[in-house]
Amino acid sequence: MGILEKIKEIEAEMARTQKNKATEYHLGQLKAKLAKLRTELQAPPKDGKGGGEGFEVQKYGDGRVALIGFPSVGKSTLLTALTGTKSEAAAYEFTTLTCIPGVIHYNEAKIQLLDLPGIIEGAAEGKGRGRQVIAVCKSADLLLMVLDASKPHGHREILTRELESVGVRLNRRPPSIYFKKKKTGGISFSSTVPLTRMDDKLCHRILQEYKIHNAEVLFREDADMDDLIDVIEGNRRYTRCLYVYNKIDVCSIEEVDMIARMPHSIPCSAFQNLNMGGLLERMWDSMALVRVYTKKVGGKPDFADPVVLSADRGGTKVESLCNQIHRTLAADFLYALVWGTSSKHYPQRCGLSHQLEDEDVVQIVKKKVTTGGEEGRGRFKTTKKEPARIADREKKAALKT
Ligand SMILES: Nc1nc2c(ncn2[C@@H]2O[C@H](COP(=O)(O)OP(=O)(O)OP(=O)(O)O)[C@@H](O)[C@H]2O)c(=O)[nH]1
Ligand SMILES: [K+]
Ligand SMILES: [Mg+2]
Repeated sequence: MGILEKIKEIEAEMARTQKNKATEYHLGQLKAKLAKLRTELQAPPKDGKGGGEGFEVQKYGDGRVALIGFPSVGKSTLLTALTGTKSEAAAYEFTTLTCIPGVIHYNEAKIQLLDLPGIIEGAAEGKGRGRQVIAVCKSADLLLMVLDASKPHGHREILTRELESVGVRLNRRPPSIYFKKKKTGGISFSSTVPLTRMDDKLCHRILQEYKIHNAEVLFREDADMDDLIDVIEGNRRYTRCLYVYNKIDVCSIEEVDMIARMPHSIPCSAFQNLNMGGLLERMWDSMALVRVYTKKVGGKPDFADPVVLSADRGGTKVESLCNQIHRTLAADFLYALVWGTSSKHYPQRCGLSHQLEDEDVVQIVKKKVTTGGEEGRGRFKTTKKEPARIADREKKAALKT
């Protein structure tokens, strides 16, 4: 029996099984079996080919956003509207056959936007170009799920299920469960909060399915068996997603109003250029990028060319900033002077672990290098402390923009 048949069989058994306290343990075991098979299904094909022909697009810019949706919802029209890069759009389905990259310039940052072929129900199992599309989605920092506002809203659930089945979790945080495999000692199961959907026996049953006999499991929230399986599998991708309801030009004002009130949802029309600004603003907020303006001693902050940090990619600490500028900068780091919302006073002298915030101005002071020669090159110089007078000027400059 192939993996797909096995999956179908387990799904059928789960559908037959009544959900109650008595069947809970069996259900847990079935869910674990299903999760294992799905992971197996996603393993790269053994023939050595990645199967991602034309889909490997080089990462570019400060973040990556992917357009996912059914055929002909307007993904390509949207790419063209937002980036100016032309992606073929037409009234027939599957116009787009590969991954087309474009770049959005917004708030001095560069965001890569990827247009993708339409996907259909069953994409996760390899229908159409589903697998390649999903692989690209997994590499994105933000998904824009494009939906046709004039069509039934059930499409959103179908696509969410497809993504769920390949381990993509939309707008969710990883479960707060500590899990560590051990060599001996059996299974230790505990929790810091009362649990309503998990108990010792269910946890054992699921771990048994994974042939894990020694482990420490600590629930820090009232999580359920799906959460535990996600933590054991360890390959889940937690991605932010915005639901972009396109083609509102053919909807009633009441429908548009309803969409605008739903969480993570934006009504727009790529074709009529309606609410493109609103969409960009929401994208920007969702990505939570942190722009840091660096400045040299006595110089003005470089407001035109921020270093863009992301909590999802590399973090937003002073250390992340150093790493992004140069790989050896953190090692030469003495302290940083920070002006902005993250600092208590202007400037605040900070260490590598200080969390930066959007639009902070930072000056990095390096350790004195005694060997000489390379000093004073690049973005920063080795110096004495900044006089308060200059600091004050910079504070004003930093707050103005
Ligand atoms: N009325 C209306 N039509 C739109 C809008 N956006 C796109 N369209 C039309 O919808 C059709 C499909 O647009 P595409 O951009 O090709 O859609 P797609 O999602 O890229 O389609 P595939 O690549 O085939 O999956 C085209 O005829 C577009 O002109 C919109 O906002 N309003
Ligand atoms: K199309
Ligand atoms: Mg297209």
